[in-house]
Amino acid sequence: MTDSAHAATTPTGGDPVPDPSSTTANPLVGGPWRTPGLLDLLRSWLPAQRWFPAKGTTGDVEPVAVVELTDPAGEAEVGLHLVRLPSGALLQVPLVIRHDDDAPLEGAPTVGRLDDGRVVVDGCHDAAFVRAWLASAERDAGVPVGDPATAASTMRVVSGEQSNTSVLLPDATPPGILKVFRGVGAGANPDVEVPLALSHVGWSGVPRPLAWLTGAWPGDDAGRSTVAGHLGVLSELVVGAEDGFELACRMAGAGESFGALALDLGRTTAEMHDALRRAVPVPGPEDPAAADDVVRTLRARAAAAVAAAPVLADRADAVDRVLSSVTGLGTLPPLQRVHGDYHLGQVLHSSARGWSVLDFEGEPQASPEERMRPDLPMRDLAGMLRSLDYAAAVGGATSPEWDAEARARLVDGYLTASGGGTADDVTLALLRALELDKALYEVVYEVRNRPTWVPIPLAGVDRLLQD
Ligand SMILES: Nc1ncnc2c1ncn2[C@@H]1O[C@H](COP(=O)(O)OP(=O)(O)O)[C@@H](O)[C@H]1O
Ligand SMILES: O=P(O)(O)O[C@H]1O[C@H](CO)[C@@H](O[C@H]2O[C@H](CO)[C@@H](O)[C@H](O)[C@H]2O)[C@H](O)[C@H]1O
Repeated sequence: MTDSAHAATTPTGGDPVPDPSSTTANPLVGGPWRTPGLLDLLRSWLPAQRWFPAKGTTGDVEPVAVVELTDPAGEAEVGLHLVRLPSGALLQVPLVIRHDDDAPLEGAPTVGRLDDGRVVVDGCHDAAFVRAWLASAERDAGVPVGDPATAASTMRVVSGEQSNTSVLLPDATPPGILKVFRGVGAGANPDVEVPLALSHVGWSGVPRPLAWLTGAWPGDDAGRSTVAGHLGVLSELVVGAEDGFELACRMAGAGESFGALALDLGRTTAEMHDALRRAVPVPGPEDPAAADDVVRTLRARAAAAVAAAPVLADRADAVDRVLSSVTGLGTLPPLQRVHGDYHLGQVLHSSARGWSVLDFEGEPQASPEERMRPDLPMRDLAGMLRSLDYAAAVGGATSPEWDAEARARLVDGYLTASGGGTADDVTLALLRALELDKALYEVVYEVRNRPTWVPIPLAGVDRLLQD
């Protein structure tokens, strides 16, 4: 491993906040695909993978580059294969190529067999990949170099993988979780840079990024340019953590109050916003958000949602009335960097650390520019309110009180910790509009991904139109 460009900066707390772009300054340069037959194997194997983002589309993936890594144990060939999808997006597929008599990790999915008899394995499930990744990654300043073989010996891929693939490394030094970005793009990934910046200003509510890997590959201008971007990140493992959504659903179903946890989550959310203001400052003065701009954005998003989900059509006028009420609210809070896709599945709870916040990539359906755009911090609070509704519905809360109490305590915790006192009319009206905005987004998300869940956000839309 090489020490990162952050080595000269303050690792935790205080100034200076490091220049985040330096995390992509030392990429591993990808070369051409060299293994005959590999592309054909990959083309037939990829579409059935859960994380494959182009299911149901026509057209083959095209090879772009291979970032070759060295397995320190010398057991197998490891390559991070970058392919272009028909949509133009780039997908990362780590592969391990083993001789027939080598033993891949038990249960590792096999991509296929090459004509020369060697076996191609899904890299994320193979110890050779983990060893090679750890040996090649750049570390944050002060992170110890553990033994890659020990770290890989008890690796476990997180089940239920969706957009990315994460590998638990409980015996790494320190214990970590390696997230392999399936979709990669030119430039820094906010899921590396934002947690790193938050850790560097001393906020411990985010698992600290320990190491990351950056690659370089030919741009989409017929190879005239080379671009670099993050391929994955190793973060501190929150030991004994439970996913916030599973925890809330379980408590809702058991009729156990979520009030105290919601109060604490509200406080953590306010601390996150304070840390984001310091870690990823918005250029220029902290002016109040312009109500007209906010309403314009909300209306545009609502129109897109109505177009994408016909079930919303007969609610469009009522939606517009709620959203346009923001115009008359007077002075709004300033815009700042926010989480952007904040829900209970993005937070972990452990008895030792309380709440930890994950995944600063923003809404998956938004463009990279939209994801980084300064926004109203209340948007995150509204996202978490929506999530409490989901937990009540999915977990089977036995009384509406469960949700009502959790929602009220979340807002209390947030406002108390952010110095806002009790909710005033502006805050309540803004929260209503932003919660409605999120519920509309969720209707579209569910129509596309989990049609049987559409009634959950739709009930939220209807409640917010009545309130
Ligand atoms: N630092 C961590 N410590 C413990 N578990 C984690 C950590 N980061 C992520 N996880 C677990 O891995 C899962 C996937 O992580 P996440 O960052 O949400 O990936 P994705 O982008 O694929 O949704 C989470 O639901 C959580 O259970
Ligand atoms: O976690 P992602 O960044 O992929 O977010 C997307 O998927 C989420 C579902 O996994 C989706 O969240 C919605 O469902 C959750 C329950 O599964 C619920 O807690 C959230 O409140 C609700 O928004 C999220 O909207 C989407 O962007």
